[in-house]
Amino acid sequence: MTDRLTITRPDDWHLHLRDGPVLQYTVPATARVMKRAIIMPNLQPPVMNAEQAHEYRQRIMSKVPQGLNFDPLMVLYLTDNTTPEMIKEAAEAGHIVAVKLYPAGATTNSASGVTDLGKLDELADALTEHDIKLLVHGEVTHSDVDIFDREKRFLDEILSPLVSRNPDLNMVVEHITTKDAAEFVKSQGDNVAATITVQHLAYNRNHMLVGGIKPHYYCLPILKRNIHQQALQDAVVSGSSKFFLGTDSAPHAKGAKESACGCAGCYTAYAAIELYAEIFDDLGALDKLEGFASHYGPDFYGLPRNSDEITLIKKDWQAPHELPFGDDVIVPLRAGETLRWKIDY
Ligand SMILES: NC(=O)N[C@@H](CC(=O)O)C(=O)O
Ligand SMILES: [Zn+2]
Ligand SMILES: [Zn+2]
Repeated sequence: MTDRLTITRPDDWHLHLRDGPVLQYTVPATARVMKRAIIMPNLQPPVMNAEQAHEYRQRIMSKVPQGLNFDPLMVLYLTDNTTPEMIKEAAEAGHIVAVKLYPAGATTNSASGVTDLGKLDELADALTEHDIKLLVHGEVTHSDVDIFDREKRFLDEILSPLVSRNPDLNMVVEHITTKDAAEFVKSQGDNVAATITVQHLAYNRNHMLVGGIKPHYYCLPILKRNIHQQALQDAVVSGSSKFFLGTDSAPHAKGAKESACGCAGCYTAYAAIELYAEIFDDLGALDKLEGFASHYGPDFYGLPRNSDEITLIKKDWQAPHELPFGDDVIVPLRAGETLRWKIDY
């Protein structure tokens, strides 16, 4: 039985830190373990150009605890007004590695998202030329499409045609939740990859809805039925380099989650690598954790793998019931439960 595991220091390829006073909580939570993180731009207003990304990065850097060597990788939020010139400026500014496509209205703070997805084709050459990745929140948003079908409909109607028209575009299908998405990503070339969250590996919609509705399991894309959870588990157990760690840790204050109209997002950054280690252990695939958490992400982004290591030990500890969040608190995923892996500092 393995009860100690040393791996290359991991990175988080999909993270929401938010902005303002809460950065003092969200930044250290990730920086304690992750060397790099892809910082999602869905602020209000969103991070839309190189200057805004630079300023946001400075605010993040000012909250990195002393002695930690955290490197936030920035992302521009695509809008109907994004131009090839803005992509070029972003690449030249440094620290900006990707642009994020949110179909308008798909998720938290996505109202400024792209309404005409055909516009993407005008940006594709600039993205490839400047080696800026396209990150995709893969859900259609038409009100007549069932929430459980939105990812598959996006793959069929938007993403497949987009990839056919731009076969060399480097893209990450973020936080995939379905067998269909896993198969789509597998069937594409090396230029198409995906991130997978803790919650989509650990849970299916029964966990969220049976025996009482559990708002802290509610995120977008929404948890699907168990065959989809199983397909995501199979994808990571396969050791395919197309699938890598992106927590989508997305903090919302307790009251905004435990509400008649609760926000989407699970908070996992406080124990991200520990939560993944537990799942990989349960799947009998601890030997696949390092590739998923620490190798395939930098390989896809064309960045060096981290040069130092972390050690995880198998040791029970209790997840906090709540964590500070400015004037408010956050309820993390697995609040109050026993977690089975811990970083050995
Ligand atoms: N995943 C979520 O449920 N929420 C994210 C947005 C997102 O990643 O779609 C958030 O910013 O709260
Ligand atoms: Zn998203
Ligand atoms: Zn997200």
